[in-house]
Order: sequence, then structure tokens, then C-alpha cells
Amino acid sequence: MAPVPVDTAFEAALALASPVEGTERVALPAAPGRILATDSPAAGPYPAFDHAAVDGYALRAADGAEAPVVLPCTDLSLPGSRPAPLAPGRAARIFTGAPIPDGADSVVMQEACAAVTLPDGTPAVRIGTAAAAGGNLRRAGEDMRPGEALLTAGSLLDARHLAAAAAADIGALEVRRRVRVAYLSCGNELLPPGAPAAAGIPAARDSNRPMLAALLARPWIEARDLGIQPDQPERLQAALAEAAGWADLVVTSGGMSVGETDHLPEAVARLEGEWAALQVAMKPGKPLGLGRLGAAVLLGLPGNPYAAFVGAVLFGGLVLRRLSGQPAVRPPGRRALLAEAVSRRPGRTDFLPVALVPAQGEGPPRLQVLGPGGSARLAPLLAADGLAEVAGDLAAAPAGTPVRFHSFAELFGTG
Ligand SMILES: Nc1nc2c(c(=O)[nH]1)N[C@H]1C(S)=C(S)[C@@H](COP(=O)(O)OP(=O)(O)OC[C@H]3O[C@@H](n4cnc5c(N)ncnc54)[C@H](O)[C@@H]3O)O[C@H]1N2
Ligand code: MOO
Repeated sequence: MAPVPVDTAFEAALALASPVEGTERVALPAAPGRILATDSPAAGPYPAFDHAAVDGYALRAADGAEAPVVLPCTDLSLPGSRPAPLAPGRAARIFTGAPIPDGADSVVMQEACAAVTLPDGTPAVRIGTAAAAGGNLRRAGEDMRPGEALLTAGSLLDARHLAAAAAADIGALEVRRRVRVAYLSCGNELLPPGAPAAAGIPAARDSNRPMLAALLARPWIEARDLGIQPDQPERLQAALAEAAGWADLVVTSGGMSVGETDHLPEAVARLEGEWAALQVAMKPGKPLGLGRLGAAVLLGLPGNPYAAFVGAVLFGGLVLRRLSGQPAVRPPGRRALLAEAVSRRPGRTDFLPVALVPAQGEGPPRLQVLGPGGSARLAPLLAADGLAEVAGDLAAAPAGTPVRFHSFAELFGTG
């Protein structure tokens, strides 16, 4: 089969997924990290009422237009109380956040005022600077108005959304149900870290499940670990059937290649699922399985740990975003330049672990490629800031070659 370009593989992955149906209403404390299901307008005005922006004195601007002026001041407005209407020609002591008394339309900061006493003993204030209409006060609804568009469906709810929702008197939000993801590793040679190996049998530590568990540890995802499956079609079939009965997405790693021990395609076929074993023109991550089992999307990642990581963040991330109802587009990255030459042949798109070189002046960020390449290498990732995508059609990649830089924040969906 001819290798498919990376963009074709992204499109094929996207075409398999559609947003999960089902929503739930959650109170704000349970909403962070969930995906908003419906556009949510402001429920109340923010600010909720006209209030003072500073500690000082409320008055009619007209009464303080020409400073200095002394105004009787016997009224008080405290936060959390309702002040009496303010009579003309008078001032009211007011504190930050307290309601503006009816009649007042200006606040003068206390630093520009002095408390004085009139000859008859009445408390008064000497206003030292001219008052401006609307000065030092915040009007109800000047930031958000009830009914006005506020939160957009598909948003991953973070601190900004929560602050705005609460301020606009939204107590609960309609979010999409969690995306259910089941994942497993394939391979007789695999053992979990720390598990004792059988005497004399070389064992490889399963790093792909912990990697996937970490990527899936998001509030909008419900993940189920289906363990390590041996290279036996029946066992794989049983695990996949269990996964597909529950999950929206099933992710496997290993068993994707062409050897006799690679049983995944057969297990999917026996379950009457669809399965396309793509050869993607990328390095690493050439073998990629895309399919469907019942209602679940199937994503088959290569076993090699770096290849599995790249496939998981690129294709897994895209499918997950689509399933979750978030905007889902091919990871865009941003334009950056290779700081040094990379040896390559035209044909496959490279995904390389890179570190941002500290900026020197203007221009796109420059990237240092880390460690020797190889689809099984993990150590170079540890010092990386993201992945560089070197376009497949480039015959060579000298220093200064423009690439797409995918930050880990972008790839992990946290940026
Ligand atoms: N004759 C060919 N052989 C291979 C080809 C090919 O085109 N022709 N492609 C190579 C490429 S590229 C890749 S990538 C791998 C993909 O193989 P599989 O997906 O079938 O993966 P395995 O064979 O099961 O394992 C490969 C490698 O990775 C280790 N592994 C597997 N799972 C895990 C895990 N969960 N945690 C850590 N390490 C894992 C496994 O022990 C092997 O070392 O095929 C090439 N071969
Ligand atoms: O495509 Mo494989 O992932 O190079 O090792």
C-alpha cells in the first residue's frame, strides 16, 4: 500500500469521529476541565449593581464640579448594605464595592478629601478635586449583560470561564458527558514496570499504557485501562469486544506491523469491525490503524514508544477533541526555524523532539533538535518543549528550515 500523506491520515482520523451525545448539568465547582455543551449567555448583569471602585465619598458630580467644596456628610454606604438615597448638596461616605446611593453619580477618592465638621457640628467632607460624572464607579452590566453571549459551546472550561460564569450569576453549566476511552498494550514481551520477569525470558517494560494514562488524565475523559494483552487473537478479541461495548475510543499499541505476531487486524475483522492499516508517510509512526468497532473509534498505534507517543498526541489528540465536542483541526503548530541542520531524505514527514532556543531578537522561534532519532527513544523527549514537524517533501533540512513547532501545551491540550 502506498504511504498516505500525514494530512490525509489526519482527515481519515477526523472523519471517523463525531461528538459524543449526552450532556449533564454540573455545578460550577465540578465544571473545570469539562467541555461546554451549549452556548451559555450571562444570567445576571456583571457588575451586579452600580458600585464604588474606590474608598471615598459619593456625591452628585454637579455638587462637586468646582473643587474645593465642603458638603455635609452623614450618610454611609457599606458593601453588603442598601444605602439611603442621597439628598442634593450632600456627600456619603462610601467604600470600595459598596452600592452607589440613588441620586449620586460620582465618587471622589478619599485621598483627595478631608473629613471636617461644620460650625453647627454636622460632619462634612471637603472635596479637594473636581468630581466627574461617572467617576470612580462601576455601572451594573458594564462588563456583561443578562442574555448576552458569554460562553461558547465546545469550550474547555478553565479559570477564565469559571470566573466569568460565576460573575454573570450562572450557577451550573451544561457540559458534554465524558469521552470514554479504553486502552491496551499488545505484546508477549511486555511487563508493567516493577513486575518480576520470568527467569531467562527478556521482558520489555510497558511504557505505552502509563504514557496513555497520563495523556488521558483529563476531567473530560473517562479512561479504562485494559492492561497488557498477549499476542493471541482470542485474548485480543475478548479485550477489544469489552472495550468496544463501553468506549467511544479504543486505543491500542503494538501488534501493528507485518509480523506473524501482529494480530490486531485479525481480531478486529473477527469482531466485524472496520480496520484500515495505514502506512503514513511520517517518521516515526508509520503504521497507524484507524477503524471502528461497533460505535467506538479504533486507533492502533505502533508499539515503539516514541512512535506511540507521537501517534497518540497527534491522531489521538485530534480524535479526542472531535469526540469531546471541542473544535478539532489538524494540530496547527506555529512557524519556527530549525537551529541546525537535520539529515533527512524526502518522502516522510519527520516529527522530532525539540527544545526552544532562547530568543535572540525578532523573528520566529528557533528549535534545537534533541538526541539521536529513533522510534523507540524516549530520553530526548525529557528536555524537549515540543515536536518539530519537518515537511515530507523537503529534500534536505539545513539550519533555518521552516517547520511547524507543536508545543507540548498544544499537543497535550493544555495550551
Ligand atoms: N518487516 C517490517 N518490520 C517492521 C516494520 C515494517 O514495515 N516491516 N515497521 C517497523 C516500524 S516503523 C514500527 S513502528 C514497528 C511497529 O510494530 P508494532 O506496532 O507491531 O509493534 P511491536 O512489534 O509490538 O513492537 C515494536 C517495539 O516496541 C516495543 N513495544 C511494544 N509495545 C510496547 C509498550 N506498550 N511499551 C513499551 N514498548 C513497547 C516492542 O517491545 C518492540 O521493541 O514495526 C517495525 N517493524
Ligand atoms: O514508523 Mo516506526 O514508528 O518508525 O518506528
